Amino acid sequence: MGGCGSDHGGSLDWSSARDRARAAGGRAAVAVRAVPLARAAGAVLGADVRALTGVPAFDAAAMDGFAVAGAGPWELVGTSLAGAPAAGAGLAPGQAVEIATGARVPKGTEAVLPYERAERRQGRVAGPAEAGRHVRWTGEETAPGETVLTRGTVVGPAALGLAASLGHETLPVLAPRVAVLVTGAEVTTSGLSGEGFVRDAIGPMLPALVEWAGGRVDRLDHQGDDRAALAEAIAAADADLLVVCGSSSKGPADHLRAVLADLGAEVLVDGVACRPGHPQLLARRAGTVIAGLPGNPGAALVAALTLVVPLLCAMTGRPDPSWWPGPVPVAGEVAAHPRDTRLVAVRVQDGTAVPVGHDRPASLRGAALADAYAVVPPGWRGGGAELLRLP
Ligand SMILES: Nc1nc2c(c(=O)[nH]1)N[C@H]1C(S)=C(S)[C@@H](COP(=O)(O)OP(=O)(O)OC[C@H]3O[C@@H](n4cnc5c(N)ncnc54)[C@H](O)[C@@H]3O)O[C@H]1N2
Ligand code: MOO
Repeated sequence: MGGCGSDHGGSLDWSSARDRARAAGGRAAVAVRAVPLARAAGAVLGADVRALTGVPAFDAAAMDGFAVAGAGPWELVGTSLAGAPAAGAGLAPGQAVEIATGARVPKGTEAVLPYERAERRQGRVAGPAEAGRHVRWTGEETAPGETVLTRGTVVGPAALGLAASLGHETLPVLAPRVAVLVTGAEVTTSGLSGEGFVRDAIGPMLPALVEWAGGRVDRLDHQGDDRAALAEAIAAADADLLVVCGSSSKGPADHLRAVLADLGAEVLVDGVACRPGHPQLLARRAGTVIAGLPGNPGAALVAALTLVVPLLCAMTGRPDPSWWPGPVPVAGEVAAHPRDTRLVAVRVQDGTAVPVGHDRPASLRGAALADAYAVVPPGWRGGGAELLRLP
């Protein structure tokens, strides 16, 4: 996608920046941690998962009908319901109990005869029971201790249900620990923007984006534009990734680059030749990767998709969820930039990417309407473009 791998004007081209983010992710040492099932969706398994119990865990009826022993017709000696204690001491040959699906079958049961095939008359039941049928026998699906999910699997809804049915309360996942620091003296966290104050639009957006890429935002803080406070927060970061929002540019209150230099951070990406989002950066310090996102919310989203999503995916080896099979034809008048890769918010209709507009750097309106960004490299002459899927 786009770019020639060369720097210009201090910025790295868009594709090379993403390659560096992936390389940084691949070098990170993310620890495996146990998280409750409710927090594990979308994370990558950091270890194999074994069955803590067999499935089924007890011999149970697979059909509503009669549990029978020996040859019929059978004498009815009781009823067995799911969730109730087993009926009686067990079945002797020639005996049966009426039984519900999921109820424990009594000891001695050889088959379940479904209602549809049974004839009941005067305390007795008859019908063509087949030995072993319509009973879920203990451990026949999964044996205790069997490996059912392997390391590297992305945990989906079925895996969560499976883990619960096998007795797990937590799952061992590789979910990078992400801290978010939203900076800006003008940024507020409630109420209306106005009179020089602006409501934080990045803090509410990032946790869902991070989860989509397999990470977890463990803390989200806000602070003003104080250089010492920024340095303190970065120095104290205890995370696989710290995302600093704002302070990425050259203004009198933009201290991020200076602070990273003071702290001896290794800068991996210092600006990206893309629009929006060019002031973004990536650095590393003491086991924490630091991503700097521009304060303009639309630019922050583009920057997060450019660097943070590939970085997080590479940290756990999972596929990038923003990948879109392409290229896709782009409708309308989209002009390429001479040097920068443009990210244009589009909806995909009948296989064509249609720009939605409203995608200025300070706005999230276009992105909220869009399915994807069209990646328009410098010098693009129309036709097809790669797409970057939006969550
Ligand atoms: N001389 C130059 N000035 C600027 C350049 C440049 O290249 N040379 N780049 C512009 C671009 S592009 C961007 S993007 C911004 C990036 O600025 P910062 O990352 O330093 O961010 P701030 O200056 O703090 O804020 C920019 C803008 O966004 C608003 N903002 C900040 N945080 C939030 C938030 N959490 N939610 C909503 N809005 C936020 C802030 O009020 C500003 O309006 O620099 C340009 N300048
Ligand atoms: O590139 Mo800024 O990051 O466009 O608004």
